[in-house]
Amino acid sequence: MAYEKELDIALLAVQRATLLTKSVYTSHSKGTLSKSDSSPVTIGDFGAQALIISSILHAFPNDEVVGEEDADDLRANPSLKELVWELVQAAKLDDSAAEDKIGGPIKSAEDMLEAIDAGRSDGGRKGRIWALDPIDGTKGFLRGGQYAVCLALMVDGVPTVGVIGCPNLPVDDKTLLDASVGIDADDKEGKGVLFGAVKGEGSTSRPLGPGALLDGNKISMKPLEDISQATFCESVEAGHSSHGDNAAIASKLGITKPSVRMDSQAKYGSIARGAGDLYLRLPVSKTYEEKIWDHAAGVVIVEEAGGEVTDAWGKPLDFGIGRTLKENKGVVAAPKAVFSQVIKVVKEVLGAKQ
Ligand SMILES: Nc1ncnc2c1ncn2[C@@H]1O[C@H](COP(=O)(O)O)[C@@H](OP(=O)(O)O)[C@H]1O
Ligand SMILES: [Mg+2]
Repeated sequence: MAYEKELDIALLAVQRATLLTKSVYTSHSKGTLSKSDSSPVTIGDFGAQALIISSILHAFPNDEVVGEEDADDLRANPSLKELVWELVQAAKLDDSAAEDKIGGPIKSAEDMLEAIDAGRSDGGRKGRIWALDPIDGTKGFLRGGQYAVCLALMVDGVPTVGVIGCPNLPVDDKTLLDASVGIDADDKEGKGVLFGAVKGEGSTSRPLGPGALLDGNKISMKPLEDISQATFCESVEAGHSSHGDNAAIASKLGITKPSVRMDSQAKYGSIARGAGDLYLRLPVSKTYEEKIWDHAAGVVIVEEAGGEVTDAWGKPLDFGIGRTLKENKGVVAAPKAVFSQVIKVVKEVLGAKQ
């Protein structure tokens, strides 16, 4: 299989980092730093970024990484650095052979800072570049809802390997989405899933617990005979995706089921396994540029499960121009068979606002 080693390393790295984020949630009052409200950051973001980048660079020392965070805050604040360092040292996989595959523990606090800062790549069209969101859906993480640890390898600007760890999604691929999935993460029974995909090789899911390298279950989008029966997902945050436009699109498609709101790329994973059908992310701000780490992994997983993903105007997402998708506005993901039907209506709704 192509990119087998990349997928294995990404699965283990994301698994280990997701365990760290769970420990932050339960034992550190969620670890929030008082940064801006629109883009909160937690100690879990730094710890997860350090672990994942050190895993990637251990296995593939010549690759680049575009990571959401940098270590400036930790360098400026020694007690914060110490807190993250304790977390990072405590995060271990049960399986020592698996731990060795991703380079074992990080050796020192300075190495941890360097790993975090190795995520400063500007991205680009050439070569192997990983896109990393250590905690995607930070607001979901803080409210006890959905969040995800997301990692993708882009080859010459094309997302090629994608892995998403979703500690609060049901393990079972057959559990259909309902409105509670975005908010009810208190009951951790039967939750935690790790999605993976390689371009041309299909998408899989497996429990987030031990055994990340098991083959996984093949997942695919649900065949939708009648678009009016679709379940569509959108952000919880109305500032990230226009709930009004999304509702207008759903109504024009004849959809009567209420949307399922959840944070993070758990939306991509959920539609890829057929738990829901569509993901609508209609832009709110005219100037906001979507970040590559918020989409790269989800795009491979949905495409390989039989879906199509473009921006809201039907333009292919261009991951090769830097850290953002600056040539695109919004995101629409749907099963291939109904994609043109959906995008036509999205364009009508957007066009009416011009
Ligand atoms: N105005 C905006 N429009 C669209 N996305 C935004 C936004 N402001 C922040 N975001 C991004 O939305 C992501 C969460 O997406 P969702 O709403 O699907 O959960 C955030 O990721 P982080 O939580 O990693 O910061 C952030 O990068
Ligand atoms: Mg994000």
